[in-house]
Amino acid sequence: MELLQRLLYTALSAASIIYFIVKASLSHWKRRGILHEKPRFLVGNLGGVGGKRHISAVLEQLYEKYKGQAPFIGCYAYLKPMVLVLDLDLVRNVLITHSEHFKERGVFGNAPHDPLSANLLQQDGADWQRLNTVVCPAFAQDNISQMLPTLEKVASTMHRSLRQVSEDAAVSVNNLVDCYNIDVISTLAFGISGETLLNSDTEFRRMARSYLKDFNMFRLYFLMYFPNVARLLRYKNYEQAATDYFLKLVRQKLFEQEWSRLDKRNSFFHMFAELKRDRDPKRRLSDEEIAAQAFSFILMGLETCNSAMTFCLYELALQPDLQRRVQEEICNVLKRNENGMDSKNLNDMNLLRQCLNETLRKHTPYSFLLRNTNEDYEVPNSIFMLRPDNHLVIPIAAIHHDPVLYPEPNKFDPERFSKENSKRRHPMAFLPYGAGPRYCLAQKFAENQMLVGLGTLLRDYSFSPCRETPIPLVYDNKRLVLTPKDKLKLNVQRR
Ligand code: HEM
Repeated sequence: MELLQRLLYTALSAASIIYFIVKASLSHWKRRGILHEKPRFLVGNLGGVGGKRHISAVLEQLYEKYKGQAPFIGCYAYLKPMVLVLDLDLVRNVLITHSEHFKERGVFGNAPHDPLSANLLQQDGADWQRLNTVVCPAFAQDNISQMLPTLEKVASTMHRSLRQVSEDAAVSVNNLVDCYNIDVISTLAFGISGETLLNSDTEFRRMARSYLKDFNMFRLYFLMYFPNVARLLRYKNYEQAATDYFLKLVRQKLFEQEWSRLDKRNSFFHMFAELKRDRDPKRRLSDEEIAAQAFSFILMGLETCNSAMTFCLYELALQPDLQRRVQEEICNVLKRNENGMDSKNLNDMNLLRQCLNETLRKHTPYSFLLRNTNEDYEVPNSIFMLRPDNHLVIPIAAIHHDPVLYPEPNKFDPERFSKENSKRRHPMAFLPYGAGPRYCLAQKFAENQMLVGLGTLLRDYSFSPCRETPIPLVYDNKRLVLTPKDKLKLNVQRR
């Protein structure tokens, strides 16, 4: 009986302590006198995320409720106080003008025990600075132009794979573009010829997809609150089998030293491999670092390009007249200049590019950007001060759906991205790739990859809705990158 009583007291005391810690954490913004959204016990303002709601919907609701009232508000990611930036001038200050105050992103990485996390996204401070200086030149326009013939080759394999589909058949578009993007990555980032378009169940694809994990509240809590414990416990973001596979692949390729016989600008892999031999030890990359840079194409470039290409084809399928105009433009450009998908031709495909931008606006793959403050920052024209280690969220998908910036935001209207209309908007009104020193360094490459893929498909095929096409679209709330909930099927017809 006494034992039971003691157990009861202990449980009650533990529950009270937890209750007061949670209450104290969730009163952070109230204590600082900052406008904030009232949090719910334990979940803060993220209730339902990963289940009933997508994170982008939650951020959009907060943005719409508070925009115009203050340059930023306080909110809570579970118990963690976060700063939600609402004002576009403040967005510009954080990302560009005063970016020296906001150098870090604070995404968990554990390079010593999880080598694939030694990528730019998961690095901060001096490690990021060094990697950025070394890796950035690989993404220069000149190098990307040299890779266009390879992109065109992979795209023509995708084109051929559709020929086997019977006339008027429904095709899972997300599966098709996933195979294309996987083959682009294996060829250009890992230096091996991709075969996923010929045999969809390749080991490379299986390993690449194994990093995708469903939204897990407890994992997020753990990494947000105890990053040092996670490091001490050797926590890994990526499955050991995938790490072993990619490391082995990269080491094997480096060993074969194929790259030394090829023009170094033929692929990203060859450019990264060159850095293994750099005379300057600060610039020299280890095998693990090379594997991590190649892996960042999977981490950052696979789901994003899949999302944008899939939703672009979906929107065009729903607007046959617009699709016809895009197809005519592609054919006219390719007829005028018979150099295939070279830089000039891609540049001339204005309407296709506008459709891609409108897709990135309407279905923004990453709905927010993250920054941490490294020192006190006085918010211009206000009495507010941001403190070191404040976590900032910039809700780009919400900005992309702001009806003041984009009237009728749910309408797919590529005219919004004509040169004249783009110039009229605030420069921070369109940020699918971020901005400032931590922006997506692969933006130009990703655009080319998607334009070549879409251009090759639309030149000869037309897409239209079928019985299984979801109208309206349903997103998968478990995924961080905006993705359709199920297979997105469309009818495909040869033109
Ligand atoms: C539709 C395609 C893509 C979209 C929408 C996209 C979007 C983004 C966004 C929003 C960020 C964060 C930017 C910021 O915080 O300001 C980012 C960073 C990054 N992206 Fe992309 N991305 C795409 C394709 C790619 C591809 C193909 C790669 C291939 C390497 C890539 C590599 C990276 C890397 C390494 C970073 C981290 C940069 C740093 O912190 O220095 N992305 N991307």
